[in-house]
Amino acid sequence: MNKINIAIDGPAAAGKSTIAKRVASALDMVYVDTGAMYRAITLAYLEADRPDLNELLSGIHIRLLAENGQRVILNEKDVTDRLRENDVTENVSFVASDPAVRRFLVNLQQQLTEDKGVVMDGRDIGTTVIPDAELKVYMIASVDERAMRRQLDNEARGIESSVEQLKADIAHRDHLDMTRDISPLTKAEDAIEIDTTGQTIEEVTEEILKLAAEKLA
Ligand SMILES: Nc1ncnc2c1ncn2[C@@H]1O[C@H](COP(=O)(O)OP(=O)(O)O)[C@@H](O)[C@H]1O
Ligand SMILES: Nc1ccn([C@@H]2O[C@H](COP(=O)(O)OP(=O)(O)O)[C@@H](O)[C@H]2O)c(=O)n1
Repeated sequence: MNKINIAIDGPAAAGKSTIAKRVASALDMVYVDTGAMYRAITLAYLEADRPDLNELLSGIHIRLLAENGQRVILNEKDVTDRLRENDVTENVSFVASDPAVRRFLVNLQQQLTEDKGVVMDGRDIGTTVIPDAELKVYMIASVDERAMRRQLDNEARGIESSVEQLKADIAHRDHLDMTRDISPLTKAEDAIEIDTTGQTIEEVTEEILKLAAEKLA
């Protein structure tokens, strides 16, 4: 098989985007971070002072650029860095639980995967967006390690946080994502679970590249 799709799902800060980006680059595939798309709609929602989500969607145009991983263009403005700030993170699970928002983005995401050659990460990629993906990974890590990693991310980005607060926020967001009505975060039956706790980025990347090589053979 010369072209495959790879779906990577899992809870917050498990390492999905970091690994997906590296795998895509090593295999010359397209990397798509779907969390950033839900964050973009959340930013538009906050900037418009929490309007009706259905109405908001009719005025939203999202474009992804494959530059430095992925840049997100929301209505012709590059909002990539803004999407990681606390107000967006605090509201994204609410916005992502809305049926119209999910329909809108799943449709966009499925268009991106039609020609294969995509590494896509999120919460419902293996279960809903690409149920026929050739390789599905469900990535996890302990909540302590995830909070510590996110704290380092935030420090590098100049975003204020504390490890204790992050631990509580991450656990709360996971709970919302796992218990929502429409395509909740769950491991697809045919997904391979990888626990990245205590592993290096290189080790996890290698493991997935090996699994991909088997599918590409
Ligand atoms: N083994 C590992 N796998 C993936 N990421 C790791 C690993 N060890 C440390 N990290 C760090 O953890 C963070 C994971 O964040 P990210 O990739 O955004 O996760 P997610 O996309 O699951 O929210 C990054 O800062 C990354 O450098
Ligand atoms: N496929 C996806 C991706 C993200 N999301 C939502 O978007 C939020 C942000 O995703 P993200 O991947 O950017 O989050 P982090 O793990 O990077 O903090 C998640 O907490 C989910 O609520 C989703 O519902 N479905």
